[in-house]
Amino acid sequence: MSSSPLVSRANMDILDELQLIAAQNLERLEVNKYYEVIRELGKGTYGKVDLVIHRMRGTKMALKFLKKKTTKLKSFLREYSISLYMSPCPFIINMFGIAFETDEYYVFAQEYALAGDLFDIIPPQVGLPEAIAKRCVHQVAIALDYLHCRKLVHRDIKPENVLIFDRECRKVKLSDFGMTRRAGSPVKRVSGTIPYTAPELCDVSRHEGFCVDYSTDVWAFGVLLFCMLTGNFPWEKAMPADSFYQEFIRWQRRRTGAVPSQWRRFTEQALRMFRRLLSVEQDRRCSVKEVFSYFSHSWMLDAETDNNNGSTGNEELLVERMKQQTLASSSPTAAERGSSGAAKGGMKESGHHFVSVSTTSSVSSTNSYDRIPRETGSPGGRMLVATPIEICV
Ligand SMILES: Nc1ncnc2c1ncn2[C@@H]1O[C@H](COP(=O)(O)OP(=O)(O)OP(=O)(O)O)[C@@H](O)[C@H]1O
Repeated sequence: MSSSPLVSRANMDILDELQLIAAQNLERLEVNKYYEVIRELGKGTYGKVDLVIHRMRGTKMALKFLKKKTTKLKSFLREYSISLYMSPCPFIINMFGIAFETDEYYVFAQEYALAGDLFDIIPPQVGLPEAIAKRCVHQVAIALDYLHCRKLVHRDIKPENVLIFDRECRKVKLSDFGMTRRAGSPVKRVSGTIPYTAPELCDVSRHEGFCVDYSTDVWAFGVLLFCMLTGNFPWEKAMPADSFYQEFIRWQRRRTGAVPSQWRRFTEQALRMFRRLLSVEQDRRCSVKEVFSYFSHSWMLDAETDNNNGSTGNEELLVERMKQQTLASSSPTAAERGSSGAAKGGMKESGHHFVSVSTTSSVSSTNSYDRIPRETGSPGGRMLVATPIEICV
């Protein structure tokens, strides 16, 4: 991919333009007048997502409500504009081009993902069948590559942000662009650490600045793959104090030939893929599109030899065709990623946005992958619970 400044200028202009237009057209509406609220789909410190029916059109939609108390208009406009800008990708949640405000909330409308999110279908301590996981991973990888090709970094890759339309993952879409920033943008670390957080971010102390980089998405994507295939987190935090992580980096850095116990279920090819995605050294981490070259191999040692188990060749072909149609010719190489990540040319942004780091994930003492009921919080143990955190950007 060309790293010409003209490309990033073009991206910058259209996103800025979208935000300005959205700001100019932001109407004040009464939700009940135009929408019938069916039920709540998700909730957090950010606000909530409701399933609604458009009264005039009869269309089902998901309305995302962001509390004005904790969300600046600028943050809302950025999330809305980026979501809109990314929505042509078939593996990114679609938008209706509707944004408005009420007394209490900023609101925008998305297509409704009728089977919820990926977290709901990962069986704890078991994981998804390889064929289903691969099908899902394939679509998420295309979405992430689409984003990276447009010089944006998602920064919140996790199963809760992968929306699904059926439980076999024939159609999945990446969502939640609340944390998304341009690669190279200076940001400050104020958030907590979750299992998906890359080690270089775990090292950054609170309020310390760093540059947004594609490689942190690649790391989170690697952790997501592990979670999907095993139903466990690989570690609680990618920090040396975490024994699961410690064991992993000793193997990763070839200090030991012994594959850590929870990684022994993977084939050699899958381990090679994880080594590339989860390279501890940020500049040695591969680009997300490198996973495409691993799909023809088996990933699980005990899996059926037939990789298409649970899917059909036609579906794989369809994904392939969509990939060809939607992707730019290439995504950044490791070197390009390194240089753009280091570039200080990104727009300096101000403002803040409240998010919950992990509203629903938990890690038990065996790293098992459980869901805490959204409303009730954590009963204890090594649980990750909703943490309202001010992210300075
Ligand atoms: N379009 C949609 N269709 C169906 N469910 C949705 C949709 N959008 C969101 N949800 C549900 O609501 C949850 C929260 O949505 P979203 O991730 O956009 O909010 P958020 O505040 O940014 O969350 P977080 O802080 O955890 O990243 C999702 O995990 C999903 O379960």
